[in-house]
Order: sequence, then structure tokens, then C-alpha cells
Amino acid sequence: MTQLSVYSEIGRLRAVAVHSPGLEVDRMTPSLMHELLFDDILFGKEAREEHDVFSKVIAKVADDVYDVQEMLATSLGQEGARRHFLDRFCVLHQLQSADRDRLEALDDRTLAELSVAGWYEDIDQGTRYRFRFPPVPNLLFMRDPAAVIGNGVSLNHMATNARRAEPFILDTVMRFHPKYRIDDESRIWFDAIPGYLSGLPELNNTIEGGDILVLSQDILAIGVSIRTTQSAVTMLAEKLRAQEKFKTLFAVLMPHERAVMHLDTIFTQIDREHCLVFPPFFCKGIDSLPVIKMDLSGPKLEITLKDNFLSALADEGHALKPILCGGKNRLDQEREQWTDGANAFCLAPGVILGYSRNLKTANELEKVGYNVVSGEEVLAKDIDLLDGKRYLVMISGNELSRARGGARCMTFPLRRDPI
Ligand SMILES: NC(=O)NCCC[C@H](N)C(=O)O
Repeated sequence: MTQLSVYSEIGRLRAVAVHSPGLEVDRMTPSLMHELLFDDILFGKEAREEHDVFSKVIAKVADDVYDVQEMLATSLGQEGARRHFLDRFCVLHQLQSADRDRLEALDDRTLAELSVAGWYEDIDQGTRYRFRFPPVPNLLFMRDPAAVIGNGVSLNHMATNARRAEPFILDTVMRFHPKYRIDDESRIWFDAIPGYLSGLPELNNTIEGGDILVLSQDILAIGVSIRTTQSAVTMLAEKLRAQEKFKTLFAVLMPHERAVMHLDTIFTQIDREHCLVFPPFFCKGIDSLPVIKMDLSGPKLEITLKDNFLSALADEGHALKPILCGGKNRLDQEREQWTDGANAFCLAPGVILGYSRNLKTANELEKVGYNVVSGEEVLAKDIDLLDGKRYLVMISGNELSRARGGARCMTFPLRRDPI
């Protein structure tokens, strides 16, 4: 078994889970898409091709790149896992025992696939259809249903019904996967599953991984957003205080808007000294976001209000120079933030992945020394991304970005090297 270990956003990536968009995306209909949190119906074939380049580039640096659906299938094969999963999944979807029997009869891979793709049935020779349980198209955004923090995990309580099946998949993976399971219950920082099962989900305590950023061994930043509540952040802070050695948690108070649904849609750390930001919220001015600083090191949780996140970080010895998503003009900033220009995924300090359509952002990165290359080029020329230079690897994301998530959103890091 390998220990989970995430103490930064930028340390060299060793193990990560992603999920290539499958049948669940091909089954999206116009009438379902808004409820399922997509802004369009995706062309699955192209989305898979984009995702394939993305995961192959990641595999040039990381030792283990898993698809979570595969992880689920592997986990289901472990003793007790199938029962654990089905007990919970059938309650979630209110399935009767006959339906459960049909699921029991499936092999591990088919059960894992069906759990993600939804249980679809044609009726009247295909003139109508129904889902016994719905597809899970947002599993592509692996960042959100769970988050490794230090050497434990948070099984998140999703804010929307469309995403509530996802933590159930991660729950089985994190408890049964032969390589990455958690044996020690006390290292599950947050567990949404019992609330769902009791029928009394703690409605005010939602939290999603896109809001959770582990900046260093000492510092966490968590967005209080349209998806993550202040009370969930406080619960997590109390749990971590008792178990981990983080000293400070910054709760960044965000506007409740879809465009900025998580903290990582407006801020990602990309190097020891750089972060990518949506400028209006971080550069001093009227839109600058306030932050609650929680001191985790004292005998009780001490709280102070700060008026600017970047200066509060600098005061803690974590100074970051902001690189402007979209460049200097507000119009470009808004356009590129919408297509996840501020949402980069870091493979190692200064080695990042982002969508190729965000040209103004790429230009800003180039100015401070990032070599801009395409994913295809990295693969064809076998470019060594760990040769000490800075890289922005651009991934085509014209299909993927229409599901409203970027490179960081599509990853669930399990292990990073210390920095
Ligand atoms: N971390 C992220 O910002 N994830 C993007 C999630 C997009 C997804 N369609 C959602 O609305 O939840």
C-alpha cells in the first residue's frame, strides 16, 4: 500500500486519478444538460481525444495515472467492497432488491461502468427511454468529489444533486483500492456518505474539491463559494487541527456565481513564486475578495479578517506573484476565466497544463519565462518536461471546456513529492 501525500499544489506529481469522459457524456441530452451542470452537449469522441492527450502528457511525469472507473473496478474485486458499494449505491438511487440482484450479477468492470454511465433503458423500440439511475457526466472533473489533504482524504458533500453519486464512487475506491486505500478511519477528514444515507444530509455543510487548495505543509486555502459553505470549512478546519500539522487556513469569500463556482476557477498556484489569477478578485481594487484567516495551531480556532488574499499569503511567508488570466484587459480576463484560463494543473514547479484557447493567458506566462508547447508536440518530440525549464503545455479543450472545468478540475492528485 502507498501512502497518500499531498502537501502542495506544485510538488512533482507521482500519482493521480483522472476520468476520461465515457458513455455518460454520450448520453447527455439537451433537456438534461442544465440539470447535469453542462453548458452544452459534448461531442464525446472529440472530448475523449482531448482528454487522451491530457492524460498522456501527465503520464510523462507521474508514475501512476489511473482512470477512476478502473480504480473502482479494481476496488470492487477486493473482499467486502462490492457489498459496501452496492449497500450504499442502492440506497442513494432507491433501487429495489430485484434491481440490486441485476447489479450483483455484473462483473466488476461492467458494474463500474454502469455506475458512471447510468442505467439506461430503451422503451418501445427506442421511441422513448428512461434512466433507472442517471449518468454521472461530471466525474470527468475528478477534483471535486474528493480531495487528498496531507495524508488523508475528504469525501466531499456535493452541493448539487447532479454530482451526489460521485463521492460514493470515491468512497469505495479510497476504502478498498489495493494501492491507495485508507486504512485509518481517522484520516478521513470529511465524510459525506453517512449524511446521505441517513436521508438527512447536512444541507449546510457542502464542500467540493475545486475549493480546496493545499498550498504548503503549513497553509491551506479554501473557497467559501456557491458550492462550499463556511460551516463545512470550519468542520474541516477542526478535524485537520486535531490530526495534521497545518498552521493556517485561509477561507476565501467568493461571489456566488456559476462562472466562479470554485476557488480554483480564479486562482491556482503554478510555481514556487507564481500563481495564475482572475485579476479583478486578487489585485487591489473594489472587487478584491476578503479572506478569513483561521489559525489552526492554537488551543482553539482563532479567526481574523484580511482584506486581500495575496497580501495575507505574503504575511505568512508564502508570497506569490500574480500572473494575469486573460492579460491586462477586463474583457479578455472575463472571456478566458470562463474557459478556465486561471485553472492550470501543475505537474512540477513551473510545469503546467492549460487549455490552448486561452491565448492571452499563455502570452502572460511566456513573458515570465514559460515555454509554450502543445500537448501533441510534447508527445511527438518526447520533450522532457523535467529539464529544469518552465513549461505551459497547451491542451485542446474546445469540447472539454464546454462542461465548465479546466485542467486542475480534471485531476485528483494522490501523491506529490515534497518541495
Ligand atoms: N473544480 C472545478 O471548477 N470543477 C468544474 C466542475 C464543472 C461541473 N460541470 C460542475 O458544474 O460542477
